[in-house]
Amino acid sequence: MDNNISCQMKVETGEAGYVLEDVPHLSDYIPDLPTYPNPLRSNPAYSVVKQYFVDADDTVPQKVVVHKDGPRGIHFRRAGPRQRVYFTPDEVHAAIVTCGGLCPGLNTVIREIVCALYHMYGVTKVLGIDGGYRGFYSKNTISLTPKVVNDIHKRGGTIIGTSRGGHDKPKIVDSIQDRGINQVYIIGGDGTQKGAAVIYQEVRRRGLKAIVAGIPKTIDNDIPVIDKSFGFDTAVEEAQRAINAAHVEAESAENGIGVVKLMGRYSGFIAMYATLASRDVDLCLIPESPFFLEGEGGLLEYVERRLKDNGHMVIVVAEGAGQELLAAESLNSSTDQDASGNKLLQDVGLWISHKIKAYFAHQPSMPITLKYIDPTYMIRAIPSNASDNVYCTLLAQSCVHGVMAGYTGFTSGLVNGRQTYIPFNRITEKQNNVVITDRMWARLLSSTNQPSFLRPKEVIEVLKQEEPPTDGESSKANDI
Ligand SMILES: Nc1ncnc2c1ncn2[C@@H]1O[C@H](COP(=O)(O)OP(=O)(O)OP(=O)(O)O)[C@@H](O)[C@H]1O
Ligand SMILES: O=P(O)(O)OC[C@H]1O[C@](O)(CO)[C@@H](O)[C@@H]1O
Ligand SMILES: [Mg+2]
Repeated sequence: MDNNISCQMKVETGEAGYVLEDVPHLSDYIPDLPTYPNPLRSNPAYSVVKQYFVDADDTVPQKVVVHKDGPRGIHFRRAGPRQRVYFTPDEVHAAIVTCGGLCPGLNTVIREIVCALYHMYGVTKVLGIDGGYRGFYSKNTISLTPKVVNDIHKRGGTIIGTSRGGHDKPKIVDSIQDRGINQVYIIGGDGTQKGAAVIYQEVRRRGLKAIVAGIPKTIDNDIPVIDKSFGFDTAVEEAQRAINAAHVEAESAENGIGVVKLMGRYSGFIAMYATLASRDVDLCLIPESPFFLEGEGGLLEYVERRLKDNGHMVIVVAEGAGQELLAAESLNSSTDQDASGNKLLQDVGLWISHKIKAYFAHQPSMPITLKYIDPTYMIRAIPSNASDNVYCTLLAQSCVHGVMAGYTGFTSGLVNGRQTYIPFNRITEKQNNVVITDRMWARLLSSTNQPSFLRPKEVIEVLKQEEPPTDGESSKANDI
């Protein structure tokens, strides 16, 4: 294992193919740290809970469906409070930062980190870093108390602001060191977690007693290993309103077509789940599944057939779908990037709408009415729903317990319904995508009745690329 990875993950093996991909701990690089009894012991709410503390040997399997004789496989450390903690309440100086795009539930996570620190561990110094990573060195901080955060879970967005770009490792770690921050809670997506891993490594290199912990946030659900990301259900639910509107508009017109564009840069989970939930959608397009427009078996032919059969249709398209087709047509095939280096996408919803209109313009006997609805930001700028609120609470509390127990360099995440601590490199090494050879996509195809648009040669290629995973790597959202 290279040095970089070995300080990010500790691998332990056991009988029958058991593997623990463990997270680092402060004691790995600072010897003889004092420990203290967990103050939750005397917390009236928890003192009667049997086995409240997590056993040091408890781990959670990454894969729950196993063959009778298969190896036990990869496990992660179970999250939760430990008997002993590595900080006294007075000693803690915590900071919370949110980075990347918005996602429902960000404020709930902030609220619950603050409240867990205050009410469970007696910590009173919690800072909000204003406006993402660059806020560490270029902006003011916000003091966060239970009073300040009391109502914030009812609001969308993040009260401490967010941004893309601005990840300047030396400046960020200098700021952590200069301010005496010793617990850093970093909430964000794949880019943010990569940034957190880099900060953790620098903190460790400098030998600081400062924890760096991540909480995964991604509306696209593109972070691997975890069951799903917070805010995803809320976004899928909100997307229903746009799909309903598209359906009502389409149904009410002669040859009505409703096109809805949803988020999903490289991963089409929102589009897939919103389509499955709605049942009104006739065609769902995602980045992972290529399609073509013209000719036999193409998208335009399917639209025509669907209109002839049903009189109307609804199309849901993820923003990253068909980008290669748009790029092939565009003169300035976009190499534009946002401040974090993410490629800026062209508007596939608008493009498809134009293409469909142009196709039917040549068929006067078949006039169409097409409405294009782009609810992109509306599905992520709202507060989280009830179940996401509970999920955010558990994530935040689990993260605080791990941090107080001295674990560092980890992301707090739900694996098979259990809270765990996952090493950064497992979260950042790859992206979670819809696997179009898994059952979930097949369910979608059979629900919409759309063609797969894959030509026989492409089917062979896809099957070759997507050999069934043998190591529990398949996305939970695909593999149900
Ligand atoms: N490889 C990297 N190393 C260090 N920092 C990074 C890296 N990638 C991204 N970052 C930083 O992480 C922050 C967030 O990244 P990004 O804008 O890609 O959003 P994200 O966390 O992936 O969230 P989302 O994609 O869900 O909106 C930015 O401040 C960016 O500079
Ligand atoms: O316009 P912004 O804020 O960069 O965010 C847009 C992007 O953020 C995401 O929601 C998450 O990466 C993508 O789906 C989308 O492309
Ligand atoms: Mg991202």
